[in-house]
Amino acid sequence: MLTTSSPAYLPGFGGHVATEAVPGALPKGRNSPQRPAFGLYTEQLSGTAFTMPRHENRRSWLYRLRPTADHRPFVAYDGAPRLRCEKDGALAPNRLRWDPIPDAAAGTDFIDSLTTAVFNRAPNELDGVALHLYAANAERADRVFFSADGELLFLPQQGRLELLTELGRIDIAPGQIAVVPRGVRFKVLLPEGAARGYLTENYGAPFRLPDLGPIGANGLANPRDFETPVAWFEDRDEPTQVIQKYGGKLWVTTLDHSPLDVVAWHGNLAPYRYDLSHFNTIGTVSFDHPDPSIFTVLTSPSGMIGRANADFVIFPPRWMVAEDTFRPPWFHRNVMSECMGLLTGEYDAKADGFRPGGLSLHNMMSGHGPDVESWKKASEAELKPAKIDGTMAFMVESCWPFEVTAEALGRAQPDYDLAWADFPKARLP
Ligand SMILES: O=C(O)Cc1cc(O)ccc1O
Ligand SMILES: [Fe+2]
Repeated sequence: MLTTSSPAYLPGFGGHVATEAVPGALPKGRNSPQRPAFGLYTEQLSGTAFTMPRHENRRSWLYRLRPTADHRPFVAYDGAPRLRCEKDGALAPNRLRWDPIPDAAAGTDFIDSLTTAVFNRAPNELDGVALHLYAANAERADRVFFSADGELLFLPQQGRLELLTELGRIDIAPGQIAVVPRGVRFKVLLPEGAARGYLTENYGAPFRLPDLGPIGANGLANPRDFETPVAWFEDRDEPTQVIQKYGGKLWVTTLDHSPLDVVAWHGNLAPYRYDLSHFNTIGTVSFDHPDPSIFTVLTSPSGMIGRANADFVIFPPRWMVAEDTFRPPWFHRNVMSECMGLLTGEYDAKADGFRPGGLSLHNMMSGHGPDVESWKKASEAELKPAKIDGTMAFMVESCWPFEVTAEALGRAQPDYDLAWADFPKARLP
């Protein structure tokens, strides 16, 4: 399936947008006129409670060919066999690492390829986060997907994605991310025929930019580098499956038309994309390895200030100049739980075994840090300025320890603990 032109975007994070794909479709001066233009149907899509403080309030007004409300009951969907959000057993305190998921059988679309690795809390608690992987090789023009459980953060690792969403089209390649709000319907196209990557599902407060404190008014991910698509719609009266994730399970209903029929919209709840190469990476210019919170792209706060439901953190190319310092991540035990993926290249704390497309988990209070080889290399290195290049790792750090699906537990590398075996004992004088 092909779309004809490249998508257009508006710059800025969380701004109020007004956009129409057909001139005259947006009402002027009010949200809900008695008779919207062209007989369009008005719908408010709320991403936060009506009464949230203004700076956290997110909602958009949609003007569409048919109301979303017109559908028959959803029934259980029996595809996507590896998508799970239920506890499979006890939460073991072990560190875990995974190779990339295997290729899917031919004809597997994005939805059916979704493979849950880790998750915490539960969608119905409106808190927590899950990490899924995808490895898709087929497009389904007759299907749309949405998650009522959470906001979706796409991290392509191989192959471009074109997301045809209710609010516009988003193109992303490896190195770019996209966020689709809870409830927003979309189709996934694979312009290169196949794609792999990570999908983070945030059940909690919508992602926002972190506060910058003493860093000042600029830095890290700058708001102007985020892009929101302009209105786009398809007028397609063909049977279309709507598959939703709701309460951790998948449900399906069939419409006689595509629900990607929003002709115009305005508001501040919308999908967006961001190119990670725009991240203004900040680090020490004196000594010591700073906490990785300086690499936070987006954060979903929990109810406790400073303790995130989910921080989305990246480890981009950067110069290392610290003097008299062990430059890679230190050994540490963290009250927060860390799930990491690798988009490309190598990660400076792991010489071996952490592959692009792989995943690792260091839950609350697990001792971790550089493996033996990385430790040895960094301890002996001559401390000239050095560029860490050609790499992009990421971390989803959460205050809630992660559960692991039975499927993922069965696929974990059997010997990850050996990454930290055989450190020489310190010798006292
Ligand atoms: O464990 C990891 O590799 C992630 C990480 C990186 C870093 O630079 C400091 C702390 C941390 O948890
Ligand atoms: Fe860590």
